Amino acid sequence: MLAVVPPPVTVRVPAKVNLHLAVGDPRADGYHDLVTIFQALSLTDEVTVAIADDPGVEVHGEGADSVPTGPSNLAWRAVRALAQHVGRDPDDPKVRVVIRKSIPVAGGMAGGSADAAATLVGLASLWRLEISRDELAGLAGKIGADVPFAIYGGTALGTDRGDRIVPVLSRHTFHWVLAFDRRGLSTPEVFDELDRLRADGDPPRVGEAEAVLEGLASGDPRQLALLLGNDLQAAAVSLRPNLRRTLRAGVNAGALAGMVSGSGPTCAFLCTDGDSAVRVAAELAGAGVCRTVRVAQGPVHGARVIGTEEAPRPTPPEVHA
Ligand SMILES: C[C@@](CO)(OP(=O)(O)O)[C@H](O)COP(=O)(O)OP(=O)(O)OC[C@H]1O[C@@H](n2ccc(N)nc2=O)[C@H](O)[C@@H]1O
Ligand SMILES: Nc1ncnc2c1ncn2[C@@H]1O[C@H](COP(=O)(O)OP(=O)(O)O)[C@@H](O)[C@H]1O
Repeated sequence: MLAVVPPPVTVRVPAKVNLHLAVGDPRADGYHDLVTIFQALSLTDEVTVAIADDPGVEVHGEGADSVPTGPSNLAWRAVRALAQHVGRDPDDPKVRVVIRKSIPVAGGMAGGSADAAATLVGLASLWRLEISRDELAGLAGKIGADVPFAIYGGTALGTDRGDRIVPVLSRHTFHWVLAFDRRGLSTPEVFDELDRLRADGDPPRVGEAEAVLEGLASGDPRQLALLLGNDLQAAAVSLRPNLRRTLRAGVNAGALAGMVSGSGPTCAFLCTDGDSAVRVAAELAGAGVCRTVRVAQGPVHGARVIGTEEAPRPTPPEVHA
């Protein structure tokens, strides 16, 4: 009898921005305690998982040249982790992963984490596993601190290493412009730089997350804009001083506020509405302060199966600087 091979599964997964990122002192395990509010944005990667005799990872699209395709690829780490979890052979999982990237690599938007989350969700479908999102998120946290959020998406409060997720109800849509820098920044280097800045002085710290949650609930981007904050911004700007110019250019172009996304170097600008975001994006692209500009909105849902065959993909709007 012929065995039926299940068709490939494609998952779409969002980038994130941290609306609020409070960083505590370094811990003994090398991590920092965080209090963060994530929002998933309509800038997405797509990951297809398929049963294959030639296992491995292929990466296409935005920044593909700088993404490892060996065992350190976060998507491949997800394959191994889930295989182990469900009693399959992690050294011979017979799976091929194809990643189509739109999220900038090492951009502070959790693109690699998103690919790992998408791989977990895709494999759960491909292998027909009875596994809950919460169980997948538990596994996700072992791959990286940002991976669990990409499973849930939406807007969420993250604590501990950022991997303990509590969804936040957010009925309003916010409009963003994203400025990609020419090169990525290493997350551990940015955390180290913050520790160094704090040892030398007292860079300002963000306020309480509660105020940001209230701003979100109001649905008023003007109110939310006043409350955005990121403790890692000073460290990212210290390592990449040109980000000061980018942040200024976005606000001069009409954004309500600009901030570094997570560990950077992507800058995220909150705008009044969709039309304003398109205008800000065009002006920012013309200012020549960054490599690429995109518009996005949030919140959007987390990693989700969009097809069990090759699915057509909409191209997100892009403005080249
Ligand atoms: C800063 C944030 C904010 O959401 O994201 P990015 O902006 O990089 O996307 C995250 O905390 C990044 O999460 P993620 O990129 O998954 O981190 P991991 O791979 O788990 O850790 C990479 C390294 O970052 C540092 N790290 C990460 C998370 C954390 N709470 N404290 C840390 O000090 C540690 O040096 C760790 O070894
Ligand atoms: N699937 C992947 N996509 C992007 N980067 C990956 C992936 N797998 C491993 N990496 C590595 O992880 C690093 C951080 O990637 P990424 O998640 O894009 O950035 P950030 O942590 O700033 O959000 C990259 O420098 C890259 O070497």
